[in-house]
Amino acid sequence: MIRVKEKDFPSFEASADFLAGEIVCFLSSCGSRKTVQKGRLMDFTSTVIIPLLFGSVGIFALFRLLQWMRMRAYLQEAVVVITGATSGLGKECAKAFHAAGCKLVLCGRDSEKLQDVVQQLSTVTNHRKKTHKPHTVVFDLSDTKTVLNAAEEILKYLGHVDILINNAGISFRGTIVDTVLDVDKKVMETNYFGPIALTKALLPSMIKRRQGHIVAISSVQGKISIPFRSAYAASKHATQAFFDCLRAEVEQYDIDVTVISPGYIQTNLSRNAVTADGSHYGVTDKNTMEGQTAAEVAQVVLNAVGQKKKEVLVAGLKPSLAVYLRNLCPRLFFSLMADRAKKERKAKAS
Ligand SMILES: NC(=O)C1=CN([C@@H]2O[C@H](COP(=O)(O)OP(=O)(O)OC[C@H]3O[C@@H](n4cnc5c(N)ncnc54)[C@H](OP(=O)(O)O)[C@@H]3O)[C@@H](O)[C@H]2O)C=CC1
Ligand SMILES: CCCCCCCCCCCCCCCC(=O)OCC(=O)COP(=O)(O)O
Repeated sequence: MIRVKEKDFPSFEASADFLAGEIVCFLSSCGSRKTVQKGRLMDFTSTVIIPLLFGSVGIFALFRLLQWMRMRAYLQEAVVVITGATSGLGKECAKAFHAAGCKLVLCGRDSEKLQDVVQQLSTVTNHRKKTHKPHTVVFDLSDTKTVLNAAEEILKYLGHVDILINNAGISFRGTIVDTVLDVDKKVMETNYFGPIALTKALLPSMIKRRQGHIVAISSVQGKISIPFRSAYAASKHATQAFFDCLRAEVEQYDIDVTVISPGYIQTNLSRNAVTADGSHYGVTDKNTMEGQTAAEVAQVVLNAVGQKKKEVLVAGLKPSLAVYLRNLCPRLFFSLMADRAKKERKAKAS
């Protein structure tokens, strides 16, 4: 029989003391390990992370500065043709590119309105930049012959074009069933055939110089189609397609192509829109009034050109989401557009 003596077992107090000692020992070793780790982390932060962070910010700032300087150099003295320069986005582009030191050729249908813009630009003084008095060329984009003559005139007087901004355009309001074909043609002539005729007329000289930049002011409606805008949306989809093809074809000649797709802008576009029978709509829509300012969008155009961007969508959340929805979930998009058509019809009827 094995006899267990009482002293073989430590007393409760002794065990507790021992345990407490072990815990203190463990905690203090943990504490000192933590202190060491903390020290190492601080060393790592001060010797690696902070210099890396400052270095990256510095490199980024330098990169942006170089980009900005390159953009300024690119725009200074550049010959820039802007169509639709009498109003809205075109007029604001004229102000932005004039301030950047470009030699402008302002185009429009109305000579007096063009002279007004020239007059307004002449009152802008920029002490840090040499600015130039713009030239003006009067022609109607829906008349191909006048477009070709205008291109000839521009090349004759200025020798070459560095940047062509195809901005002019008209919009449309109406149901497809009621719209006479001449109205569809008028919108296509102004928004599509006119700009591509001008582009084609100036392109050979750009190819010869292996230098040039062509900008198309399209629209969100070049990517999505909304009810009662058939002719307009079709003309902008055609614009998007044409200039995407052009971009691919002229890259080998170092010619850049930028497509800008704005959402609503506070301009006269809605007021000047044509309707199903060809008459003027004459109303500034709520969406237009609540849009971006033309000056804001003109700055986006200037930066996009300066940075030689290939395309820019400049729109609010809803139109931007609508573009993604159209591509990712077309059935839902189509059903939303059908609802929109019903609602608009109802609102018009009441
Ligand atoms: N406003 C908006 O919500 C949006 C506009 N856009 C696009 O922006 C561009 C500029 O339009 P915006 O400034 O808004 O509208 P505006 O109506 O204010 O300006 C249109 C310009 O186009 C010119 N134009 C119209 N028809 C012709 C023609 N047949 N030949 C020559 N020039 C012509 C007008 O000149 P004239 O003085 O002779 O009439 C005017 O200078 C358009 O391409 C438009 O589709 C894109 C998205 C949204
Ligand atoms: C998951 C949530 C998705 C939410 C998507 C909602 C879709 C709502 C539809 C929005 C339609 C936006 C249309 C924008 C049109 C536009 O910006 O056009 C610009 C123009 O060219 C204006 O010309 P207009 O003559 O039409 O004034």
